[in-house]
Amino acid sequence: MFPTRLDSSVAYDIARALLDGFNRHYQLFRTESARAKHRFETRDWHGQQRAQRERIEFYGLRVQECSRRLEREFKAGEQGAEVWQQIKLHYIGLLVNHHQPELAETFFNSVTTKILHRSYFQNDFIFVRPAVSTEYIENLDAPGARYQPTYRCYYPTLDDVQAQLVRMVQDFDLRVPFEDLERDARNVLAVMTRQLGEAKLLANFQVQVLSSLFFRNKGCYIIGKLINGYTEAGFALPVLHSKDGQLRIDAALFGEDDLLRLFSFARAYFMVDMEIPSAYVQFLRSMMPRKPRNEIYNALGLAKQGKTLFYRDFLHHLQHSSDKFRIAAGIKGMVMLVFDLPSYPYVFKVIKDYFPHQKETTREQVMGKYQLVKQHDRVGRMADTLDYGDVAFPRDRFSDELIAELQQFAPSQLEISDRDGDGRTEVILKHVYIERRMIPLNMYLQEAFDAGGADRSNQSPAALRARHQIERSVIDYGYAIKDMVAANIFPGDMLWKNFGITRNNKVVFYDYDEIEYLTDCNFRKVPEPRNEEEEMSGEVCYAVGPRDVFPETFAPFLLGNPLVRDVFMQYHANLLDPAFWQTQKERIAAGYVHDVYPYEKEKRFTRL
Ligand SMILES: Nc1ncnc2c1ncn2[C@@H]1O[C@H](COP(=O)(O)OP(=O)(O)OP(=O)(O)O)[C@@H](O)[C@H]1O
Repeated sequence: MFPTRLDSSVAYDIARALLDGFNRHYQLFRTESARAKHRFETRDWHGQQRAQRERIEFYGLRVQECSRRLEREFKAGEQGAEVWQQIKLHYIGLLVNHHQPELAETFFNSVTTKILHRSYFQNDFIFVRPAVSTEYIENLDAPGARYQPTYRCYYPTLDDVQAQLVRMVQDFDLRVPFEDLERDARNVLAVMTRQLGEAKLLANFQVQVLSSLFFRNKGCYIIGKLINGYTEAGFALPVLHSKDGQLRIDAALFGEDDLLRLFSFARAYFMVDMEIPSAYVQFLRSMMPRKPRNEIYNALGLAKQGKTLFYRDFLHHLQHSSDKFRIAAGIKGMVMLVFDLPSYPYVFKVIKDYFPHQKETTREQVMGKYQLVKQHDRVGRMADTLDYGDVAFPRDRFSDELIAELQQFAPSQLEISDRDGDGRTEVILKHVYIERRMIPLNMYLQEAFDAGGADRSNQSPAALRARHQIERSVIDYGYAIKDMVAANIFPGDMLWKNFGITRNNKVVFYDYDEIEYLTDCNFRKVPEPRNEEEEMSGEVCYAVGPRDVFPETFAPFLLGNPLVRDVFMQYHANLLDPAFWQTQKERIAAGYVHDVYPYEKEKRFTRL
């Protein structure tokens, strides 16, 4: 019921306290993100990684802090529905000129759902969809603050593009000198000229760049777009430290594919100092129109907003589709029960209630591994997951086979009821991970085998294409493992079925229950059999510690197919050598922070 009068004496104070709670959160989040520049300038790589990890926890801490304050000062949980209606209206009023209204609404939802009982809050008190617009917010009115537009514009002419590029980079005021900025600008210009092709420079020719730099690991990125007539091309310029401690632009990445790779769900979140995050999202979305907004918020470190938007998109999709959830294609997991909705590009994973004996793990340990991946640098090789508690799906959208599977393997996670009393039965899952759907690598390879790809005598175009598919994915599979290794991750279970192929044909890992830090593993050679009996037995006749890994034993599980074996051995034979793993482990233990290039090595200027 809409209140016609705001007559509660406490409602405004509660709304104000809620907004204070959010403002404090965003200020801390922003300060931590802004410090990334200094960490980059001073090459504090460990600090950067620590900050990336710790920032993820900020949100939950602030929600807890704020809900405690509301309980303590206002007994918020005991306030009636009419008061909560008024709190929400006051809150909306307070957001009218706010610069992060969408995030503040999400914060409101997080705090109120914590305070109020689920059946009580229902949809009346939370923001099911945004109430305050994020369009055209400008940073004009911060008293005393330096006006910082979301993006800056440069208008080069035919004669001064290079000079304008130099000025554009200098405007970021990085406190470390460039090795040779003129040279870098020339390199960028060469790529830009190729990008423009034969096109004439038109009246509106301009370069727009986001005012804040994007930081992640050892890299810093200038993000912008080139506009000429009706054509727009997004670009990213990675800036790195060179060996002698000066800066250089390492590449010029143009076009949606390169940007999608940079902003991939399989990478850590960026640190960006943003006053108006929705304007950043809008700008980035114009460069990558196919990327869902939730993933852009995630990439900017605003994961809770990403989660909210994902859920809204998902509910919208459910309203506008009619297909049924089903058990996901591929080999079923021993730990995870995985299902999907064919029309929707994500999978849903539920931890099973019990595991076969070879999986010596628990629900808590599995959740711990997923959390580890969330906080770790995912180096483009590990899919990000969103986890949700108490998710309700319409029962009539589930296949009976899937319901039977859930009842058999995850009964503790399942409730089938009409919880909200609206006459519709729901499937309510206590805890679900959601991640991007990929093609499981075993299926991808099988498809290529079926097309004759592994038969070298078959020269038909279809077989040649399939052969290329096999070669490319086996090579990238090895590089995926090596990238994870460089980031201190031992995947544990390296079978093909635990990797997927993305839209960009990249191999990405998604099975985290056996993941370990490389530095915690012990890489060993298989001991020689001590006598003939041991040699003939085919059994493991040596003591194996819990963290012992024998890389030589990977081959029989992976390399049954002769073509796969040949390609793998040509590129990645060292993955079967304990010395390779041991050396990597020692490097990491000695404090080395690996370089991650979220773009093809061929694009690097140093290779030109
Ligand atoms: N992101 C994804 N995209 C597509 N299919 C997926 C995805 N994640 C999982 N699957 C499918 O579900 C299966 C089981 O998933 P997953 O490997 O995560 O479970 P698990 O129980 O940990 O497996 P294992 O038994 O190897 O430990 C995979 O083999 C694959 O077929």
